[in-house]
Order: sequence, then structure tokens, then C-alpha cells
Amino acid sequence: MCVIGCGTMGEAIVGGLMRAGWLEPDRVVVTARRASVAERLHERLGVAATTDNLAACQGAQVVLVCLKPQRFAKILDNDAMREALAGKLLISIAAGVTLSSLAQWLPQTALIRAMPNTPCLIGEGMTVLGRRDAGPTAASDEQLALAKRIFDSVGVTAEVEPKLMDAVTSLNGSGPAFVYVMLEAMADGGVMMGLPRDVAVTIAAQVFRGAAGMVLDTDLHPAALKDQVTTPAGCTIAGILTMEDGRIRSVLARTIQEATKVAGSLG
Ligand SMILES: NC(=O)C1=CN([C@@H]2O[C@H](COP(=O)(O)OP(=O)(O)OC[C@H]3O[C@@H](n4cnc5c(N)ncnc54)[C@H](OP(=O)(O)O)[C@@H]3O)[C@@H](O)[C@H]2O)C=CC1
Ligand SMILES: O=C(O)[C@@H]1CCC=N1
Repeated sequence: MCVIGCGTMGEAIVGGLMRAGWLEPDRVVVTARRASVAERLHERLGVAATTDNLAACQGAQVVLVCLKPQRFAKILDNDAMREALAGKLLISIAAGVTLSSLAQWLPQTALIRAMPNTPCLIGEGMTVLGRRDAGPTAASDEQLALAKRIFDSVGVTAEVEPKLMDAVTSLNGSGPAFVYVMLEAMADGGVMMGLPRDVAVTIAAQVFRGAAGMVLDTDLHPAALKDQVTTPAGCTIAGILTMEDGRIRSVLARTIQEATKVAGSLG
């Protein structure tokens, strides 16, 4: 396997795969733009690291591209790369880079789009996969299963139609950042009411973890879980009405809508 552009996400995924015991260090090559960065990746991850993207792709069967969207064309759209990647599986995690663009650059490569998120680093990621259903760049069921195995080892995976990748880029890829803002704001409220900052952040983070677990581990709708907490004439309903006065639901939903629009423009 090779990882082209091993920055924040590349390192999160490779680190997660190795921690899960899924990937031996001698089975992966990562690339960086600068030699000094490649050297640091080699020291941190214990894997081969190079600035030579072409050689890394030539030696790999599975290529995971973790470059920024605007770098893709320059690195992938050339004859040497087309030849190096022909008949192989390429998985792109970039926001906004469509399967159509990838297919134009690499017409003989099996292509999968994946949208992971940074919690892959701790094995709690969510990754959403998309592939074309026909044509020379359509990944086979076996290749999709391989991609799923890769990302299952750092969290949970799902598949959607490719046209929904911008929506999952926003909800899933950007989602952790939106949650951090909410979490920080709730902790600020605790600080305002006298809690030490570290205590407030720990409590808020565990509240998010516990509440997320309740949604995932029970069959109950989030509204039913909310009702369990909301005692008549109690403090929870007082807080919830304050949230509703601030239009928090539409603000959060529009956050996803707006980020989806921007995601679509990034490629
Ligand atoms: N961050 C996130 O939470 C998520 C990001 N994504 C997607 O993942 C991709 C990467 O994002 P992220 O990891 O945050 O970005 P980073 O900037 O951290 O990583 C990109 C890496 O590519 C390297 N790079 C640049 N040019 C080259 C080159 N010519 N050859 C080899 N490597 C090169 C960069 O090195 P240098 O710094 O030296 O330029 C950098 O290390 C993006 O497409 C983004 O849309 C998807 C899901 C979540
Ligand atoms: O903000 C971004 O563009 C990337 C894509 C998803 C998360 N980060």
C-alpha cells in the first residue's frame, strides 16, 4: 500500500491501521512534498517514506491519496502516473474531487472515494465510501471489500451513492470540527458557572461520548432519549427552550447544508 500526501489524515489512517495490527510497517510507503517531512514520517511511523510519488505508486497495489484537492491534477494527471496506476486500486479521501475527475485522469484505474474523519486516529472514525457502478474505473466488489476492511480497522464504514459524497464530506469529514465547537461552548457554560476548565471539558466530552453511545447502542430515536432526560418543570426543559430560542436546530442543519455546498466546490 502507498499513501500519497501523508499529512493529518494520511497519518491518522496509517497510524490507526498499524495500531489495529492491520498493516505491517514494511508493507506501506508514505510520501510527502519535502524530504524533511518524509524523514519525520519515517521516524514517527517506522515506515518507508519518500518524496517520489511515482516510484511509491509503481511499487504498490493499493494507493491511498490523501493530498489536498488542489494538488490532485498536478500529481495524477500525467502519462507516467496513468501507467503506474493502471489495473490498480486507488482510494481518494479528498473533499470535492469527483470520481469523474479521477476517471478522466486515470481511465484504467479502479477508483473509490472515501470520506473518513480524524477520529480514525483513535479507532473511532467513520468513513463513507462511494464508487461508480459501471465502466472501466468502477471498483469491483472485492476492491470495495478491501477498502471497507482498511477503514473498518480504524472505525465504522458505510457506502453511499457517489452523488452524496459532498453531503458526507460535510456531515462526516467536517463533523468533528462542528462537534468540537459545540463541546467547547458547553464547557464554557460550565466555566461561567464556576467549574474549572479541565473539569468542564472532561465532563462535556464524556457527555458527547455517552449520548452518542446511547443513540448508537439503543434503538431509541434521539428525541425519545432527550425526553428521558427532560423532567416536567425541570432544568433540562429550561435549557432546551433556551436552545430553541437561539434556533440551534436550524443553525446546525444549515451548517451541514453550507459546508456541503463548499465541499462541492473544492475539487
Ligand atoms: N483534515 C480532515 O479532517 C479531513 C481531510 N480530508 C481530506 O483529506 C485530504 C488531506 O487533508 P489533510 O490531511 O487535512 O491535509 P494535510 O495538508 O495535512 O495533508 C496533505 C499532505 O500532502 C502533502 N503534499 C503536498 N504536496 C505533495 C506532493 N507533491 N507530494 C507528496 N505529498 C504532498 C503535504 O505536505 P506539505 O505540508 O509539505 O505541503 C501534506 O503533508 C484533503 O483532500 C481533505 O479534503 C478528508 C476528511 C477529513
Ligand atoms: O475542511 C476540509 O476541507 C476538509 C474536508 C473534510 C474535513 N476537512
